[in-house]
Amino acid sequence: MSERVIIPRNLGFLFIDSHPAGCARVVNDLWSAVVPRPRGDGDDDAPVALVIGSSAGYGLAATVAGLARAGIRGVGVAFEKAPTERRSATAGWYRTAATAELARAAGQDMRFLNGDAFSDGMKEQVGDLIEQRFGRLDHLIYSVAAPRRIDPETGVTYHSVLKPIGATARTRTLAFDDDGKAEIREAVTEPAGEEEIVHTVGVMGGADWERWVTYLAGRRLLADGFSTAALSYIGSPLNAAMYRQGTVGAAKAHLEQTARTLDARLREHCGGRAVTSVNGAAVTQSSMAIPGIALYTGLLRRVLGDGMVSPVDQLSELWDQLTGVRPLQTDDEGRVRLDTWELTSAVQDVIADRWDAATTDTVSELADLDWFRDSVRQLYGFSVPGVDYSIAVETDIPWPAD
Ligand SMILES: NC(=O)c1ccc[n+]([C@@H]2O[C@H](COP(=O)([O-])OP(=O)(O)OC[C@H]3O[C@@H](n4cnc5c(N)ncnc54)[C@H](O)[C@@H]3O)[C@@H](O)[C@H]2O)c1
Repeated sequence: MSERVIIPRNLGFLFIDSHPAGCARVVNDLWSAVVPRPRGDGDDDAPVALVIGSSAGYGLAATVAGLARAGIRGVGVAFEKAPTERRSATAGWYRTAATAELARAAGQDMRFLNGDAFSDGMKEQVGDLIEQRFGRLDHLIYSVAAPRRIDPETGVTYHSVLKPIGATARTRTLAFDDDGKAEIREAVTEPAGEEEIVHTVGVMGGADWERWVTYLAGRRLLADGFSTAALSYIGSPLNAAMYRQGTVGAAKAHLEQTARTLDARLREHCGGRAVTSVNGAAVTQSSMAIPGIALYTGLLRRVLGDGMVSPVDQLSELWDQLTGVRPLQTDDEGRVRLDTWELTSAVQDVIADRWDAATTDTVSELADLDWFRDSVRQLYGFSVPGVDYSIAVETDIPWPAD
């Protein structure tokens, strides 16, 4: 037992500890926000899904929306740290425990594995679990965001970088001083070298997704009509230099190319499909590392308010398309577009004006900083409405077992 009051301590957007009760509440709230699909008589055979990156951001939204709306069972994979004597577990650990609890209460057989999805060992473990417990796989959602990947084939470690390609990028960024006051700064990022581009594609491109699908197909675990989606982002001209035109954009282009290759193979193999799902900007642990995204999302929220489509709502739509409630709708490049609400010219024109106009003095009017601050803190389970932070809580919560 290890009960204590948890005080939020942070370095910029990174928090040292996370709050178990706050993280659990976040997951409960996500689940409640999903509109369940009415189930008919023929729904006994629940779809079997694998979500890779299931503990945070879009992968968590995929897992919760999958459970609460599409009625999935299956496996979630994430890479999280256990609690220690001195530190809480990572937030994704607690969110996974809460997700497992909700799935259990709803009578859905959802297993969670903690470890490196890039390794062949994890692929074997998941393959065994699917084979023994579920017999087949209907859907795979790939939502990993990671700083490095060891290629199991070659042993090479790839490190991803967030850099522009071809020219130095200057971007406006949002930071908070020690008193929590917002400041607008400028970040200057030198362009990536060739090797850095190759490395970033090695981590965030489609190689591992393809390896998963190839491995599971090789074990004959893919059901007829199997479908898979990997998450992607296009974004706005305002963040293009650091994102879509940068190293991560090169990785996303590779991911989208991989989708086209996999799609052709799966159609042949099992009448299946592979797509990328392009989603809107969201405050997540990974997106906060991208220079300029904090300011961009704060402006987006002020302009759209509740019109900003939440990750669970986007993923509910994706599940509807993957499970055939609605036909799979792709753009000319084979991508499911769940980001259209972000990219209308009406929204982008206002954000562009505000982006240029924002100064340290005006940013709190132009951007929704309260929402932004709360969203960042909620990634770690803090500032969640309804949670009493003065109460000591158990931090030593086990990873969900069978
Ligand atoms: N955040 C956004 O604004 C946004 C928008 C559109 C698309 N996306 C895409 O969504 C995907 C997920 O990003 P996110 O922002 O939700 O990230 P996130 O940081 O919130 O979540 C990353 C997930 O990956 C898992 N993970 C990391 N390394 C792993 C490993 N080696 N093995 C197993 N699991 C691992 C983590 O445990 C976590 O569950 C990415 O492809 C990203 O480009 C994000």
